[in-house]
Amino acid sequence: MSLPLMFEKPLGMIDTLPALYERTGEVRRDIECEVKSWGYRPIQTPSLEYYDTVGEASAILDQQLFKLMDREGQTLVLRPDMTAPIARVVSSSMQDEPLPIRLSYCSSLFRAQQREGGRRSEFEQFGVELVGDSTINGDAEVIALLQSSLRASGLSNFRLAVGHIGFMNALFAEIVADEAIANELKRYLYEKNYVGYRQYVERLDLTTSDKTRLNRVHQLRGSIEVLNRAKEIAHTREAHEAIAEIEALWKVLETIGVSEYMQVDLNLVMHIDYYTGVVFEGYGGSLGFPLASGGRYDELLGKFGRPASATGFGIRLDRLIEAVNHLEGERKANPVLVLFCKEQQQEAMREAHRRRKQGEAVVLQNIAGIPDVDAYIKRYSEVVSFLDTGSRREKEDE
Ligand SMILES: N[C@@H](Cc1c[nH]c[nH+]1)C(=O)O
Repeated sequence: MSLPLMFEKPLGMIDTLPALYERTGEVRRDIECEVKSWGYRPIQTPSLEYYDTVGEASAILDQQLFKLMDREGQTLVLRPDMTAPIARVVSSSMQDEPLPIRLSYCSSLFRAQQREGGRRSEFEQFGVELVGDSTINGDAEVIALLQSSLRASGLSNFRLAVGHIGFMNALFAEIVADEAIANELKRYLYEKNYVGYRQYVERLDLTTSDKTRLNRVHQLRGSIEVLNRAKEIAHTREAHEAIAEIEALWKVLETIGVSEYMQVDLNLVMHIDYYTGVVFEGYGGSLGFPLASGGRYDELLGKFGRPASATGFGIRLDRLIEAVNHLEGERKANPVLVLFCKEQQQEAMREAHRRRKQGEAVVLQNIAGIPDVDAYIKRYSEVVSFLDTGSRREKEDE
């Protein structure tokens, strides 16, 4: 049944009803608290940015941008990402702060969807950026922080996959040496369309052994041992440097005790193309798509005039909540209902106040304002009534 026009919303826009809104707030606060304890300071930036600066730097497909025009005729975009706005701030208002700088955010992002299919065009992302630390400990820190943030949100069943943009780039440059073809191969990997990838490889004008090497990238997923296979497939210095970085990262993750949730995935290709090094994705529960992703982007800050290495992650709160709820069901009890008639308003207010002070959520409602009492009270965990009419009380007092 199609809805009348007045109830329709633009593609990918959704309403958040009270239960989900409340749950999102709880998860957001749990993660905020965790991230703050690691020394990350929260920051907010505007929803609108210039297309020519932040819009471009966000490195997202042009057709995914929501564009509009300001009064001077400048093209603006609704921010599709927070990493580029933060690079702008670190290079301008915070330019005198010494590096490394640790920042966090929780913001709505906007990415236009081309077709129906339940994909959101606006979603809330919680993220961190560690700017100015080029060491492998920087990569390890954000991965460890992603893990502890997911755990703080109540998600216990998750896995993180780590790859390296430099490895795939080096492998494709070595074998196909054609940027358009390399981009097409990356697109298949990004979409996780492995059948399409194989069919595309089959059609390429390459030797059988090179086709086999391209197809073997699917074997580069699993425990740290897959790095040995990767060394056999790719032969250039760049590829081997990328592998060495993952090995070094793994050692640090083992030392700090967070490697148990990790997996290597050298097929990882991101849809944002500012990444330059270690990249990762987080999966949780039975969700078929990543709920978090991030990685190193050492060239982005330079575009804003303050060259610096950087790494960070973003968690999609909507997906995280889906994963947590799947696993743990509804946690939160409904509020208590304190019902009153006008003669007992005072007593009811006192009871509501007392319970609220103890941390309970209480709805205080005059029974005369409810059209269907039986239907209404079903939503509450407990109903406390103050419905003695004055006449009855007078009788009792006699
Ligand atoms: N901005 C990235 C996540 C990220 C933060 N820092 C690095 N990467 C995204 O929206 O997917």
